[in-house]
Amino acid sequence: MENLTIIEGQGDAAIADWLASPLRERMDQSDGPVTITVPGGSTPFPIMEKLLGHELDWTRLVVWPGDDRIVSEDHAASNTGKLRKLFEPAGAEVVTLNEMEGVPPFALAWLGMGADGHVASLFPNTDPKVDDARPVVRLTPDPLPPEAPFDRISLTMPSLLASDRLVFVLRGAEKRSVLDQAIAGDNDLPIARLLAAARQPVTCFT
Ligand SMILES: O=C1O[C@H](COP(=O)(O)O)[C@@H](O)[C@H](O)[C@H]1O
Repeated sequence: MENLTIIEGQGDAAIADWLASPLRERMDQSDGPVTITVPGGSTPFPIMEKLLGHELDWTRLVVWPGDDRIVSEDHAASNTGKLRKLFEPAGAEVVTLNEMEGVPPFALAWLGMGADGHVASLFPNTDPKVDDARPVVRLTPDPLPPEAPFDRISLTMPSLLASDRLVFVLRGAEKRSVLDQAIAGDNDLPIARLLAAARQPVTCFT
Protein backbone atom coordinates (compact mmCIF):
# COMPACT_ATOMS: atom_id res chain seq x y z
CA MET A 1 0.00 0.00 0.00
CA GLU A 2 1.75 3.12 -1.25
CA ASN A 3 -0.42 5.42 0.85
CA LEU A 4 0.50 3.65 4.12
CA THR A 5 3.21 4.72 6.56
CA ILE A 6 3.91 2.74 9.73
CA ILE A 7 5.66 4.57 12.56
CA GLU A 8 6.84 2.39 15.42
CA GLY A 9 7.66 3.00 19.04
CA GLN A 10 6.44 6.57 19.50
CA GLY A 11 5.19 7.73 22.88
CA ASP A 12 2.05 9.76 23.55
CA ALA A 13 3.82 13.13 23.32
CA ALA A 14 5.45 12.34 19.96
CA ILE A 15 2.14 11.14 18.51
CA ALA A 16 0.44 14.30 19.79
CA ASP A 17 3.16 16.41 18.16
CA TRP A 18 2.55 14.59 14.90
CA LEU A 19 -1.23 15.07 15.12
CA ALA A 20 -0.89 18.78 15.84
CA SER A 21 0.77 19.37 12.44
CA PRO A 22 -2.13 18.56 10.10
CA LEU A 23 -4.49 20.43 12.42
CA ARG A 24 -2.28 23.53 12.36
CA GLU A 25 -1.92 23.21 8.59
CA ARG A 26 -5.70 23.11 8.15
CA MET A 27 -6.25 26.04 10.49
CA ASP A 28 -3.67 28.04 8.54
CA GLN A 29 -5.42 27.26 5.24
CA SER A 30 -8.74 28.93 6.15
CA ASP A 31 -10.56 30.75 8.92
CA GLY A 32 -13.32 28.15 9.18
CA PRO A 33 -13.88 25.25 11.53
CA VAL A 34 -11.67 22.17 11.31
CA THR A 35 -13.62 18.97 11.77
CA ILE A 36 -12.03 15.71 12.85
CA THR A 37 -13.14 12.35 14.18
CA VAL A 38 -11.37 10.66 17.05
CA PRO A 39 -11.41 7.25 18.73
CA GLY A 40 -12.50 6.19 22.20
CA GLY A 41 -11.42 3.27 24.34
CA SER A 42 -8.39 3.87 26.54
CA THR A 43 -5.42 4.41 24.20
CA PRO A 44 -6.20 7.88 22.80
CA PHE A 45 -7.04 9.96 25.87
CA PRO A 46 -3.48 10.45 27.20
CA ILE A 47 -2.48 11.45 23.65
CA MET A 48 -5.35 13.93 23.51
CA GLU A 49 -4.18 15.48 26.79
CA LYS A 50 -0.76 16.07 25.24
CA LEU A 51 -2.31 17.33 22.00
CA LEU A 52 -4.30 19.94 23.91
CA GLY A 53 -1.02 21.29 25.25
CA HIS A 54 -0.25 22.56 21.74
CA GLU A 55 -0.87 26.19 20.88
CA LEU A 56 -3.77 25.90 18.45
CA ASP A 57 -7.05 27.78 18.19
CA TRP A 58 -9.09 25.00 19.77
CA THR A 59 -12.28 27.07 19.42
CA ARG A 60 -12.13 26.21 15.71
CA LEU A 61 -11.99 22.47 16.28
CA VAL A 62 -15.11 20.32 15.89
CA VAL A 63 -14.67 16.82 17.31
CA TRP A 64 -16.83 13.89 16.24
CA PRO A 65 -16.50 10.69 18.24
CA GLY A 66 -15.91 7.91 15.72
CA ASP A 67 -18.03 5.66 17.87
CA ASP A 68 -19.54 5.33 21.28
CA ARG A 69 -20.99 2.89 23.69
CA ILE A 70 -24.75 3.35 24.23
CA VAL A 71 -24.49 4.62 27.78
CA SER A 72 -25.19 8.01 29.37
CA GLU A 73 -22.45 10.59 28.92
CA ASP A 74 -21.62 10.53 32.63
CA HIS A 75 -20.93 6.76 32.47
CA ALA A 76 -17.23 5.84 32.73
CA ALA A 77 -17.47 3.98 29.39
CA SER A 78 -18.83 6.96 27.45
CA ASN A 79 -16.36 8.12 24.80
CA THR A 80 -18.36 11.31 24.26
CA GLY A 81 -18.40 12.16 27.96
CA LYS A 82 -14.61 11.82 28.15
CA LEU A 83 -14.16 13.87 24.99
CA ARG A 84 -16.36 16.65 26.37
CA LYS A 85 -14.33 16.81 29.58
CA LEU A 86 -11.10 17.14 27.63
CA PHE A 87 -11.97 19.26 24.62
CA GLU A 88 -14.77 21.58 25.74
CA PRO A 89 -12.74 23.45 28.38
CA ALA A 90 -10.30 24.29 25.57
CA GLY A 91 -13.19 25.75 23.54
CA ALA A 92 -13.64 22.93 21.00
CA GLU A 93 -17.07 21.64 20.02
CA VAL A 94 -17.83 17.96 20.68
CA VAL A 95 -20.66 16.47 18.63
CA THR A 96 -23.01 13.76 19.91
CA LEU A 97 -23.25 10.88 17.41
CA ASN A 98 -26.81 10.54 16.21
CA GLU A 99 -28.21 8.19 13.60
CA MET A 100 -30.17 11.00 11.94
CA GLU A 101 -27.08 13.15 11.57
CA GLY A 102 -25.44 14.00 8.26
CA VAL A 103 -21.70 13.49 8.60
CA PRO A 104 -19.24 16.05 7.21
CA PRO A 105 -15.94 15.21 5.53
CA PHE A 106 -13.15 15.12 8.10
CA ALA A 107 -9.79 16.85 7.94
CA LEU A 108 -8.49 13.84 9.79
CA ALA A 109 -9.97 10.53 10.93
CA TRP A 110 -8.04 9.27 13.95
CA LEU A 111 -8.88 5.68 14.79
CA GLY A 112 -7.95 2.91 17.16
CA MET A 113 -8.29 -0.80 16.53
CA GLY A 114 -9.33 -3.67 18.75
CA ALA A 115 -7.43 -6.95 18.83
CA ASP A 116 -10.42 -8.44 16.99
CA GLY A 117 -9.79 -6.05 14.09
CA HIS A 118 -12.67 -3.68 14.85
CA VAL A 119 -12.34 -0.03 13.92
CA ALA A 120 -14.56 2.64 15.49
CA SER A 121 -17.37 0.28 16.63
CA LEU A 122 -17.48 -1.65 13.36
CA PHE A 123 -16.99 -5.12 14.78
CA PRO A 124 -16.36 -8.21 12.62
CA ASN A 125 -19.81 -9.68 13.35
CA THR A 126 -21.50 -6.57 11.90
CA ASP A 127 -19.93 -7.21 8.50
CA PRO A 128 -19.26 -3.51 7.75
CA LYS A 129 -19.29 -2.56 4.08
CA VAL A 130 -17.29 0.20 2.43
CA ASP A 131 -20.41 1.17 0.44
CA ASP A 132 -22.82 1.31 3.38
CA ALA A 133 -25.43 3.96 2.52
CA ARG A 134 -25.82 4.96 6.18
CA PRO A 135 -23.48 7.56 7.73
CA VAL A 136 -23.99 6.31 11.29
CA VAL A 137 -25.16 2.91 12.58
CA ARG A 138 -26.25 1.36 15.85
CA LEU A 139 -25.02 -2.16 16.38
CA THR A 140 -24.37 -4.91 18.87
CA PRO A 141 -20.89 -6.44 18.99
CA ASP A 142 -20.87 -10.23 19.18
CA PRO A 143 -19.07 -11.26 21.26
CA LEU A 144 -19.48 -8.23 23.50
CA PRO A 145 -16.00 -6.98 24.42
CA PRO A 146 -15.58 -7.61 28.17
CA GLU A 147 -13.95 -4.21 28.76
CA ALA A 148 -16.99 -2.39 27.32
CA PRO A 149 -19.95 -4.79 26.93
CA PHE A 150 -22.44 -2.35 25.44
CA ASP A 151 -24.42 -1.75 22.29
CA ARG A 152 -22.64 0.77 20.09
CA ILE A 153 -23.14 3.67 17.74
CA SER A 154 -20.53 4.20 15.07
CA LEU A 155 -19.58 6.10 11.97
CA THR A 156 -19.71 3.76 8.99
CA MET A 157 -16.84 2.97 6.64
CA PRO A 158 -17.87 5.58 4.03
CA SER A 159 -18.02 8.25 6.75
CA LEU A 160 -14.53 7.33 7.96
CA LEU A 161 -13.22 7.18 4.40
CA ALA A 162 -14.53 10.70 3.70
CA SER A 163 -11.46 12.15 5.36
CA ASP A 164 -8.28 13.78 4.10
CA ARG A 165 -6.11 11.41 6.09
CA LEU A 166 -6.49 8.34 8.28
CA VAL A 167 -4.39 7.90 11.39
CA PHE A 168 -4.36 4.76 13.53
CA VAL A 169 -2.83 4.39 16.95
CA LEU A 170 -2.64 0.79 18.10
CA ARG A 171 -0.41 -0.64 20.73
CA GLY A 172 0.88 -4.14 21.47
CA ALA A 173 2.17 -7.13 19.54
CA GLU A 174 -1.25 -8.74 19.21
CA LYS A 175 -2.78 -5.74 17.45
CA ARG A 176 0.35 -5.27 15.33
CA SER A 177 0.02 -8.81 14.08
CA VAL A 178 -3.65 -8.23 13.15
CA LEU A 179 -2.62 -5.05 11.33
CA ASP A 180 0.16 -6.82 9.43
CA GLN A 181 -2.24 -9.57 8.35
CA ALA A 182 -4.78 -6.96 7.25
CA ILE A 183 -2.17 -5.14 5.16
CA ALA A 184 -1.07 -8.42 3.59
CA GLY A 185 -4.68 -9.28 2.72
CA ASP A 186 -4.56 -12.30 5.02
CA ASN A 187 -7.75 -11.38 6.87
CA ASP A 188 -11.05 -9.74 5.97
CA LEU A 189 -11.53 -7.92 9.26
CA PRO A 190 -12.96 -4.37 9.38
CA ILE A 191 -9.42 -2.95 9.57
CA ALA A 192 -8.52 -4.81 6.35
CA ARG A 193 -11.62 -3.57 4.55
CA LEU A 194 -10.96 0.02 5.56
CA LEU A 195 -7.28 -0.08 4.59
CA ALA A 196 -8.07 -1.69 1.25
CA ALA A 197 -10.55 1.07 0.41
CA ALA A 198 -8.42 3.98 1.64
CA ARG A 199 -7.01 6.27 -1.05
CA GLN A 200 -5.84 9.04 1.25
CA PRO A 201 -2.59 8.97 3.25
CA VAL A 202 -2.79 6.45 6.10
CA THR A 203 -0.41 6.64 9.06
CA CYS A 204 -0.30 3.82 11.62
CA PHE A 205 1.43 4.36 14.95
CA THR A 206 2.19 1.00 16.53
O1 LIG B 1 -14.29 0.03 22.06
C1 LIG B 1 -13.44 0.66 21.50
O2 LIG B 1 -12.23 0.09 21.25
C2 LIG B 1 -11.35 0.58 20.26
C3 LIG B 1 -9.95 0.20 20.69
O3 LIG B 1 -9.66 0.84 21.95
P1 LIG B 1 -8.23 0.78 22.61
O4 LIG B 1 -8.31 1.49 23.89
O5 LIG B 1 -7.90 -0.68 22.77
O6 LIG B 1 -7.29 1.46 21.66
C4 LIG B 1 -11.50 2.08 20.06
O7 LIG B 1 -10.76 2.49 18.93
C5 LIG B 1 -12.96 2.45 19.92
O8 LIG B 1 -13.11 3.82 19.65
C6 LIG B 1 -13.62 2.10 21.22
O9 LIG B 1 -14.96 2.54 21.35
